[in-house]
Amino acid sequence: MYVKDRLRRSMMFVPGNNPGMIRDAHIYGADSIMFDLEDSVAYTEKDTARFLVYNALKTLHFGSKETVVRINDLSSGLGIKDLEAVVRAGVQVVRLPKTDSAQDVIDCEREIERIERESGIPVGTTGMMAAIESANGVLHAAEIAHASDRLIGIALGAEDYVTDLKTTRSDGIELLFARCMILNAARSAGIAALDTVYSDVNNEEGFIAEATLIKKLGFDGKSVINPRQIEPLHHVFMPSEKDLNKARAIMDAIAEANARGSGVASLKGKMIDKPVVTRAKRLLDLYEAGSKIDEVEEI
Ligand SMILES: CC(C)(COP(=O)(O)OP(=O)(O)OC[C@H]1O[C@@H](n2cnc3c(N)ncnc32)[C@H](O)[C@@H]1OP(=O)(O)O)[C@@H](O)C(=O)NCCC(=O)NCCSC(=O)C[C@@](O)(CC(=O)O)C(=O)O
Ligand SMILES: [Mg+2]
Repeated sequence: MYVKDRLRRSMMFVPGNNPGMIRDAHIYGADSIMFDLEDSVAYTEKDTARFLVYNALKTLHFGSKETVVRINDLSSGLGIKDLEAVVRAGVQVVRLPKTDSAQDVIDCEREIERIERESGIPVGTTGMMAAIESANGVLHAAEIAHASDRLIGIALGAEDYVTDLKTTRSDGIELLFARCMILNAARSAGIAALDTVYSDVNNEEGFIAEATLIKKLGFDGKSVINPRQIEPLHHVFMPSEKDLNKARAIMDAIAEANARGSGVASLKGKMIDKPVVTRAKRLLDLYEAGSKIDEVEEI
């Protein structure tokens, strides 16, 4: 069963036709493991990958990790076979690639529901996420985000997106519009906003700069393609001691004000009202959730 709202700082792509990577994927500490049946798998390897991922889901134990499978799109002729395998194997979340419209999500959900019924799995067990990877998809981001109750989030697929825009990836300016559209669409639907991969795994500085930018924009997390990207990403998402202390002081100040019958407090001359408290609480909640998971990883 999927969880709608959980920590998804890092979602690691794992090529579905690589048994070694599949076997070890859960040990690196990513919040979600995203087995790939789509673009990291050559056409001749598609059946092998589906078979391996099916067996991995059935037989391996992933602990607290979320399991996600990126299927091939339904129009490819492979997507339905992928769904048949991974829904029956009990994947938590299906990632639909190259989502251009709400109809793509609705079509995928219909197939998931059929498979759940046919295999005796309670309807609604399988979650979905939609990756937006084209100009058309970005323009339909809000409809996509609202297309199904099963959606846990929407994500950007930047490599395909910049190709569609007839540009290349540079300092991130080329992705700003798509990121803002996706973020706003996700928030309007109350679901997660998830950023794309950073392809140069040896450029840690560039990766951290991108992770810092997407966190500032408001994203919940990011796809990664290599275990070396997980720790720096979690570090970016970890609030500083200063931010934590400030959030705690805000919570104390508002509790004191509430006790006096006031909804507004003052902290070092700054007004503390509802939105400030909501942000402070979110920061503390995310810190707690992240610390719990990372602590378990370290044991
Ligand atoms: C990048 C590289 C070749 C580097 O190789 P390297 O050899 O330099 O790796 P090393 O660091 O030396 O590996 C050290 C140890 O980690 C193990 N290890 C490495 N990676 C692992 C991993 N992912 N999972 C588990 N294990 C892993 C490895 O097996 C080794 O284990 P061991 O031998 O035991 O020591 C490799 O990582 C890799 O193949 N990554 C996955 C690529 C992938 O999935 N692409 C598709 C998704 S993107 C896309 O489709 C675009 C998109 O759609 C995206 C969107 O939608 O956002 C869009 O449009 O933008
Ligand atoms: Mg792609």
